[in-house]
Amino acid sequence: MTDTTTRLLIIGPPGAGKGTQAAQIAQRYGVPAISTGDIFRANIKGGTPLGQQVQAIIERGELVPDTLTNEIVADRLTQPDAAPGFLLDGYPRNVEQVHALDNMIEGDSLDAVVLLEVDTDAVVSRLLKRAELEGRADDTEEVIRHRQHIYAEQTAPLVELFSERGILVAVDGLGTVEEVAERIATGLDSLLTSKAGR
Ligand SMILES: Nc1ncnc2c1ncn2[C@@H]1O[C@H](COP(=O)(O)OP(=O)(O)O)[C@@H](O)[C@H]1O
Ligand SMILES: [Mg+2]
Repeated sequence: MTDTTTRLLIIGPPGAGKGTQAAQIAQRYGVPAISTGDIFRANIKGGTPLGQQVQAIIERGELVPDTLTNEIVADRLTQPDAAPGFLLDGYPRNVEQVHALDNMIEGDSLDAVVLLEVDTDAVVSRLLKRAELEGRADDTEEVIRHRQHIYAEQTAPLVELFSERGILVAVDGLGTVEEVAERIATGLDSLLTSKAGR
């Protein structure tokens, strides 16, 4: 039987607009958008044991330990709404997490990866604006710079790995939400169609 699931990931530096685009992609492909950052923030807000465990780490802009993050994702992916597939946002974020995801899933763990490319200086001002609107504790300039540093060191290397797997769709993240969404849809459709033909 052919695999009819759609497993997607959106990746890119902090402030690239992943969350905004994730919602649109998820709707288009009929899969849930799963954001580890959103899961952690909801737990912090709700004062759960997990929230208490990760709050200080997130406020410093550090990564939550892999074992904990992997467990959260593995659990989330067994929920019934993820049966047709998923769009991950914020996970995997390093090589260790890629291996963990590969082990969670039978067959190809990801069908396509959208890389949202933006200029990091441009996104700092975006994030500072968001901080005024949403008041995220990790959106101070110092923490933003630290998160970008971690992205460059730990997450950016994944791009080559996904490119080697032939599943990377690189998209210019500059423009209106609609313009970027259109580019993503075009790129994803063509990759997924060419894969389906194989
Ligand atoms: N996969 C992950 N591994 C470890 N920590 C994570 C992961 N996803 C989110 N976090 C924690 O949550 C914070 C916010 O994540 P996220 O909302 O994805 O940020 P952004 O979208 O701004 O890049 C991260 O800085 C990190 O502390
Ligand atoms: Mg986000």
